[in-house]
Amino acid sequence: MGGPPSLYAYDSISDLARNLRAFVIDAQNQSIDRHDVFRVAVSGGSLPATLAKALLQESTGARDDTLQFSKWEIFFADERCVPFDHEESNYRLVKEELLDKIPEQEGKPRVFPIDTKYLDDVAEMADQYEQTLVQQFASRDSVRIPMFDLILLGCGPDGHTCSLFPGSPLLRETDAWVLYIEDSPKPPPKRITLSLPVACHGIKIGFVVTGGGKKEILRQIFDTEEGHQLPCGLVNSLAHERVAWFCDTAAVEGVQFPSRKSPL
Ligand SMILES: O=C1O[C@H](COP(=O)(O)O)[C@@H](O)[C@H](O)[C@H]1O
Repeated sequence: MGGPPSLYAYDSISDLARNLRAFVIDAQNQSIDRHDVFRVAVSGGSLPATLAKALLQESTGARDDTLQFSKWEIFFADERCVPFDHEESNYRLVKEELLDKIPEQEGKPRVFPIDTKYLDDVAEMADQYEQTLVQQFASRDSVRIPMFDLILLGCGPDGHTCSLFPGSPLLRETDAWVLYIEDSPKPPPKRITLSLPVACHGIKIGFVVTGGGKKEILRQIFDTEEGHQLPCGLVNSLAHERVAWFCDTAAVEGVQFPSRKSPL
């Protein structure tokens, strides 16, 4: 039995971004101290824009406010099976919102996109990305399952995270690290996603959720038994206190589960 996840709620997106920045830099510094690299899995959707607000702020110069992007390895929690320049591409979002805007002096991360050149063969796309993870994690650490230093997730209005949707048989996968779906309820239909065990296997896991459109699903996830079975609820149940939710007050309106303003 682990402890409960943390739910943080802020009055403004800029407050949220400041606290998210502190959370990410703390995870970065601990990882670099531990193994000289910071392996992060990022999601698409609304997350890249908020993450960019957090990471592209001017640094105070203190160690606990300094990004070392040259030590970062960025992986993708999921991808929509579209070309990289398509408006639905999660890679495009992360690139345009964040990667292209990182100042030269902060260094360049190594980026491992989910290769969309096999657009007609999603099984091959999933296999290729699993091989990428095997090369980057298993060959170095002989691991059974990759352990990210930080996994940054979003929460859809139906409670999905990555491309793991409510009631999907993919939620029962315990073996493969990377899965594909060809009939996603949210377009585009073809997607690649980390499996639930991999999406829960982060030293830290941060959800970023904003806007009143998410308040009903957050209430279900935190306050109801059925919500605990939704993909986001399952991450809470499997990863316990390693999970922190960064929300604005609009998204947690009506949620009974206690929210705080820490860690800052
Ligand atoms: O389709 C997706 O949706 C989720 C949630 O997106 P949001 O826009 O509601 O934040 C996202 O986390 C995932 O990466 C994406 O492929």
